[in-house]
Amino acid sequence: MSELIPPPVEVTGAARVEMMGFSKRFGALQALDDVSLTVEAGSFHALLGENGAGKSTLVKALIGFYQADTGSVSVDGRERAIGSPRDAAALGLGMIFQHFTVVPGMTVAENLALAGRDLTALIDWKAERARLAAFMRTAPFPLALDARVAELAAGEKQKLEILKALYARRRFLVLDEPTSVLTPQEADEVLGRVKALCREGQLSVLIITHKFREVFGFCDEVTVLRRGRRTGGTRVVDTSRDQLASWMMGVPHDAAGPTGEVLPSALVAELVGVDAPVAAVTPVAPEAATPAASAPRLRIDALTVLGHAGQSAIDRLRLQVMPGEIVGVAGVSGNGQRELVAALTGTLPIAGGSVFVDGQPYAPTRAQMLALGVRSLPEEPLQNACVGKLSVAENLALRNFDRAPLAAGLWLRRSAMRRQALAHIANFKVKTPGPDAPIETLSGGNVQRAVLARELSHDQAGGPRVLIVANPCFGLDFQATAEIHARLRAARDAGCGVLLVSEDLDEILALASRLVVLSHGRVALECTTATADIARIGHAMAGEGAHDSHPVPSTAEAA
Ligand SMILES: Nc1ncnc2c1ncn2[C@@H]1O[C@H](COP(=O)(O)OP(=O)(O)OP(=O)(O)O)[C@@H](O)[C@H]1O
Repeated sequence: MSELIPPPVEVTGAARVEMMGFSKRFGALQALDDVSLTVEAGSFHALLGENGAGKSTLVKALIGFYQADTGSVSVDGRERAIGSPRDAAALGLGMIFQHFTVVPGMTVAENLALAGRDLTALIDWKAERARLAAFMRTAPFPLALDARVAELAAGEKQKLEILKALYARRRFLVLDEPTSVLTPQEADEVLGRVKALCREGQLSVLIITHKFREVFGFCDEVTVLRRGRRTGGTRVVDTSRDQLASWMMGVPHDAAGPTGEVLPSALVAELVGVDAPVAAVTPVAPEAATPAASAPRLRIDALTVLGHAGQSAIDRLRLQVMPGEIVGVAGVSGNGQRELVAALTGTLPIAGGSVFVDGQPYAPTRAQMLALGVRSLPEEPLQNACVGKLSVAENLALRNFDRAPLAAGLWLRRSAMRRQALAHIANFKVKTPGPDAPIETLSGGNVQRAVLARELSHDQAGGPRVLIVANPCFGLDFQATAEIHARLRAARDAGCGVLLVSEDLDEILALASRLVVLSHGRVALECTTATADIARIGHAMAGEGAHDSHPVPSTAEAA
């Protein structure tokens, strides 16, 4: 039972939060093992760790979503029992999730007024408006109180999430990858303002992030978890990327570790931002050698796709991807990217225009995808590419369960399926209790790795010809990101044409040779990544300057 001790009303200002000896077991898995972490009052504290390290389990135990097996919490030096998020809220502790929880059909004022309130209580709107107006005068992000949330840009919605927490008097916030849906400018603005609140002593923050740029740009302290244990922690000014990487991976960066491991070259390259040599390059297809002489792998011609409300979500898009080329599609989430990928992979109808693969008309049926070598990695793979209750092995076999070697006539060969799963798990370092675990029990990053293993493991000579990839590294730690990037480069080097739809601009700049920015279903900007102007891209992502799509010359053509 929790002991609910509401803070006295006069308690304001940043909270000091100390977690001591947190352990949590899920079945046979020790997800947290005696983890302690202190966020000083007014500190901006980063929580790092690879996928499955235990970050979410730790913060959810702190905020009362889970009960830890052991562990205690002190707030401002006094031990407190937190049995539910409501207990945490009463102490001024809150959490902001990756995905928005604001209500789109309501105004900013209504969303703020409802924040942290008992929904059965009546609101005295006159008094509330006065309070809201006073709050907004000193708020870190001014928003129009009467604006409808549905009309706000992603960055403004994220600001509203933070304003809700502040209006509800949170003095300590967990931010779970808060910038994943923002433009670079919005991310810097949001983190900069939150940091200012910390500096002013109003707020303490524990931020889960996979971006070293954010750790070094904004954070005061950092704690690193690995396999459920705390492996390091320090002031950010006293550390380096290499040290954080070695704590995350459990190996020294400049020497072989106890097991003879060293940081993989792909990872080191990712950290310093250069093209990584690919450890295991897939066989090079003959086409890869002469991209300029080839027809486009993928040609999209005046493609129109309607959204769920019947509006045009993709509006006469023209785009082509050459063999051996990665083309990035940048943009803030909700600007047609989802519909573009859905239309190219057959889950939304094409309303107008045409698509060609290697010069042949392409209709996205399962048969044509197989015949023409089109593979795809969807967003939110647990929902869109897995059956959660089925095992890891069964999910890894979803593409080829009906073919040899997994099938013999009408019979499914479970031993072959298991062998395939073990190979994929080892190759893509999927952390799972085993091939028989339901895939829904894996951490988000490990579900992503499993689906990537399935989709990138070619059962076709020469590998996929066209790869349509949507946010392939969303939520993945940097080591997994480096591995996935290396695999995408390997596919490119093998002659594949890769269409990389990503909300992470850094990812596009690292991988693609050309990019288009989608805004309201249209191309707002197109450029080569070598000459990219980040400010212009950010403005285009924010919706400034959308125009009709034009045919995009490929690098190969331009050369
Ligand atoms: N409800 C659950 N049941 C069983 N296992 C779980 C459950 N929740 C988490 N786990 C396991 O606990 C471990 C830690 O998961 P957690 O989600 O805390 O990791 P994380 O560091 O937040 O990872 P990511 O960066 O991928 O989100 C993982 O191995 C995960 O599979």
